[in-house]
Order: sequence, then C-alpha cells, then structure tokens
Amino acid sequence: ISCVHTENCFVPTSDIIAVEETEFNKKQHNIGKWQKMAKPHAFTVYYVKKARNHRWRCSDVTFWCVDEHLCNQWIQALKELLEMQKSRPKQLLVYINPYGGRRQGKRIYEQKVAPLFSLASISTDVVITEHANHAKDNLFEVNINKYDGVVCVGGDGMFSEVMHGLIGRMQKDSGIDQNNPKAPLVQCNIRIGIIPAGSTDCICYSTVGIIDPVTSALHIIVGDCQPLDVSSVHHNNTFLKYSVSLLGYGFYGDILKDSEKKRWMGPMRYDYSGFKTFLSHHYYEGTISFQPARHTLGSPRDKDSCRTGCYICKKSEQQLAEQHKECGLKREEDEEEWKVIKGKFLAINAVNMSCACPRSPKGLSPAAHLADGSADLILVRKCSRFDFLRYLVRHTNQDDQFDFSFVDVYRVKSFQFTSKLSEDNESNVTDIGKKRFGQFCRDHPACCCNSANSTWNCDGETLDSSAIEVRVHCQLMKLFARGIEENCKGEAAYSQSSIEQLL
Ligand SMILES: CCCCCCCCCCCCC/C=C/[C@@H](O)[C@H](COP(=O)(O)O)NC(=O)CCCCC
Ligand SMILES: Nc1ncnc2c1ncn2[C@@H]1O[C@H](COP(=O)(O)OP(=O)(O)O)[C@@H](O)[C@H]1O
Ligand SMILES: [Ca+2]
Repeated sequence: ISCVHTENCFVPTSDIIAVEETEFNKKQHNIGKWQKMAKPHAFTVYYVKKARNHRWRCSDVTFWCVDEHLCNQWIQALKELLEMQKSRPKQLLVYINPYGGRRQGKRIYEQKVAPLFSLASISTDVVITEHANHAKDNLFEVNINKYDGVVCVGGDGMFSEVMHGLIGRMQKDSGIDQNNPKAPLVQCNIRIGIIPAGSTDCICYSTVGIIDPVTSALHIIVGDCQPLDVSSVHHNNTFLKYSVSLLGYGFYGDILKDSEKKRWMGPMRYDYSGFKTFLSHHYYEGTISFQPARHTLGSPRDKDSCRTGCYICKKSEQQLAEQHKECGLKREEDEEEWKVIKGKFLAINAVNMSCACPRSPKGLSPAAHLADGSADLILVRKCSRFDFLRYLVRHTNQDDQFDFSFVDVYRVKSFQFTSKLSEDNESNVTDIGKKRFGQFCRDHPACCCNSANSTWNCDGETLDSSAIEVRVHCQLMKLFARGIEENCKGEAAYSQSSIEQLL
C-alpha cells in the first residue's frame, strides 16, 4: 500500500480527522502509475497539518492499493483506531451568536466549521441565539448528558454566557448555592469549544494562540482538553458573575461602558472608546485587599509563559489539592494574610489568563497561567497621561509593562475592592452636593479625579456593583484547547513536511 507522493507516508493517529474510501473521479488526475490499473482501490486520510503561528489546517493523503480486501482492512483498522480515542466528541451542542463581532458567526460556522464536523462524523444540535441570555437559559433546560461538549460561536461575551449556563447548571444540579462566596464549587466536566467570531476573542487567542475558526474547530475534533481557572464575583453575599479573562475597573470598565453605545461600529468600537477613555484620564479612589497566592511556583514577573502541558499549572493544582485535604478550604483561607492597599487608580485589572489578543499579542499579564488557581492583580496608580500611554504601548512591544513605579502586580487567590465613594456612603459622610452636581470633582475640574464610580468590566459584560469580592476557583472548567504550543525548532520542519509519523 502506498501514497501518491512518496512510497512511505506517516501521520500521527492523534492528528487524523477522518478516514474515507476514495471516490475515483475526484482524484484521477493524481493517481500516476495507478491509472494503468484496471480496478485500483484507495482510501483517503484527512489529518491536521500544523502551519505557522499556531494555525491548523485540514490536509489529506490518499493511499492506493491493488487488493480490495487489504484496502478495506486498512480503512477498518484506522476507523477502529479513531474510535479508541475516547476524548473525541461525537455529539455537540452549538450556540451561534449572529450579532457578535462583525456579525459573521452564522456564515463562519456554516462555511468553515460545519463541513469539518461532518467530515469527522460529529453530530450537532445548532441553536442560533435570538436574544442575550438565550444560550445561558437554554443550558438550564437541555438534557446536557446527551452531549460531549458545548460549542459557542461568538466572542468573549458569548463564551461567558455559555460558561455561566454550564457552571450554573452544574451547581444547581449539585445543590450548591452560588450566592455563598465560600461555597466549594463543583467542577464542570463538559468541555466548551470556542469558534471565534467576536470583537476581542481574547479567550480563544490566549488558549489556542490564534483567532482562526478552522484551527479552533480542529482542536474540538481531536478532543483537546485545557482546564481553566474561573473567578467568582460576589457583592454582599450575592453572586454577580464568573470571570475567566479580564475583570477590569477604571480604564477597561470605562471603555466597555462607552463602547456598548457604539455596538453598531463592530470591533472598532473599542478603538474609538479606548481613545476617548485615554483622553479622559479618569482615576478612581478605593481600597484593594487581597490574599497572595502562596501555592503556586510562578510569579507575574516570570519570563516564561504558560504553554501546553504547563508544569506550573500542574504543580499548583497538586499543591492546592494537598492544602485542601490537610486543612479544608475554610481554615486555610481564614489563616492566610490579607494585604490592604488604598490609593488612586487609573486601572485595576485582575486577569485569570494572559489576556493576549490581536491588539496585544502578549496580553495584560504575559506570565499569567490558565490553570494554576491564581489571578494576576495589576494596579495602575494615578500617573500622567504620557506615562499611562507608555504603559499601554508596552502591551504591544517586547518591553516589560510592569517596570514602572506606578504599576504593581500581584499573584492572588482572592481579592476585594471597595471604592472610596461607597466607603464614604457607608460611613454616612456623603457629600450631597457631589452627588447632585454631576460626576467630576467640583473643586478641581481639570484634575481628572472622579467622584463617580467606574464600572467593572467582567469578560466584556458590565457589573452593577463597584464593591466586589473575588475568589479564584482552580480549574473549574475545561476547554477544547491545549494551551499555546511551544515554538520549537521541530515545529517548522513538521509543518513543512506534510506527513511525519508512522501510521
Ligand atoms: C497605544 C496603543 C495601546 C494599545 C494597548 C492595548 C491593550 C489591549 C489589551 C486588551 C485586553 C483585552 C482583555 C479582554 C477583554 C474581553 O473579555 C472583552 C470582551 O470581548 P468581546 O466579547 O470579544 O468583545 N473586551 C474588552 O473589554 C475590550 C477591551 C478594549 C481593548 C482596547
Ligand atoms: N441573538 C442575540 N442578540 C443580541 N445579543 C446577543 C444574542 N446572542 C448573544 N448575545 C449577547 O451578545 C453579547 C456579545 O456577544 P459576543 O459574541 O461576545 O460579541 P462581541 O465580541 O462583539 O461583544 C453577549 O453578552 C451575548 O450575551
Ligand atoms: Ca490563572
């Protein structure tokens, strides 16, 4: 048996998408010496071809043989090999947000993703959402055990909706009260696949390394699994939201609030509102208290990033599990110290992952880990517009964005924030005049200090409360992804040669 290009062909079985008997008419131009045969037999192997910059493509190779029986034996054996790969999904529930990003979700799914799922013999139930929260509400009703995974076609906001549906459903089914900030949440074992069709798509970029629907579809087909930390956000013992990417107050909260009015602009709304918010240069006073993450080996200033099969994530998870076994969640948390920082901040960002995206390929915290049970808390204190611009620009180049006197970064497992305004309100020293006469400081109109609160941006959704309590839950959920693969020497060679490993 041999392929049309060379006498020996190699493909890792884990990279095979499908095996099919070859129809002759399709490939006749390619069959070379087999053309002379009276009745040639052939099968085609579709497989993942790794190209540059983490991009995956579906490639194929056709094997020819004179003996029909031998050909069928090969097809059968390969199909059995695929069948043995239990991590591969067979039945998926797909939610498409037709209004996300450039409103291309439906087209992207139908043209680029559905044909691949069908090739890989994956059955799908597809729901095109009709309103916000459609997917989330639906996830509380469906027979979830029927599915091997849920796919969302959209941006970070759409992912967040699906995640809330799945985590919420899981807690409801297990009798866990989400309003209790200290409740040990039940892990969600149904994986989520993201087909990027949104505006920022940071969760896809930070877990796959590229915004590309075909690459993401192939990660789903081969059954990848990447655990993900999730932060729960509460206010006064009331559950507000979960977050996996950015929880941002000040700069990113103000951008989001302004940009929601400009949805018609598509992804450009963030550039417009970003520029406007940068010029407004508002800062906010408040108090941050946090518990440092002592269980993890890493630090936000590390030079190495979280990559496929990350050692730091594995070790941190083990360490946390041991701590919980030894002393129980409650005692361990009560015993650990809280650090308190009061100040005037342009931005407070808590990130569970690097938050890399096309606007910032290294992200808000380049060394943050996907699954280490911690978040990086970045505090950007009041500084000049010029310094803040220098800080922002460093998100786009190789310079260290934490190397500024006005920027602090901590790896934390929980934190709390209260704005000065709500502290003042609580202690009944509210200045009625401040409230009545608009948002900005009346004493110093040019100073940019803000007597109104900012808004929390939680994975692209606004929160109603400024005072929040946040806790990181290690590996609460899983994605159809494998983290960003190391750019090793072999990768280029592997991507150039189409078939490498023995069948
Ligand atoms: C002088 C140029 C400086 C440019 C600096 C840019 C730094 C950008 C960092 C962006 C981090 C994004 C974190 C992810 C947030 C998303 O969850 C959220 C919702 O995404 P989606 O649902 O797909 O729209 N996106 C945002 O909040 C937009 C952030 C605005 C970035 C300018
Ligand atoms: N059919 C719909 N109509 C309006 N909003 C929707 C619909 N489906 C989902 N949404 C909401 O749209 C928001 C943004 O979606 P997303 O896909 O993240 O796009 P973008 O990245 O452009 O913000 C999400 O919060 C989601 O709840
Ligand atoms: Ca993390």
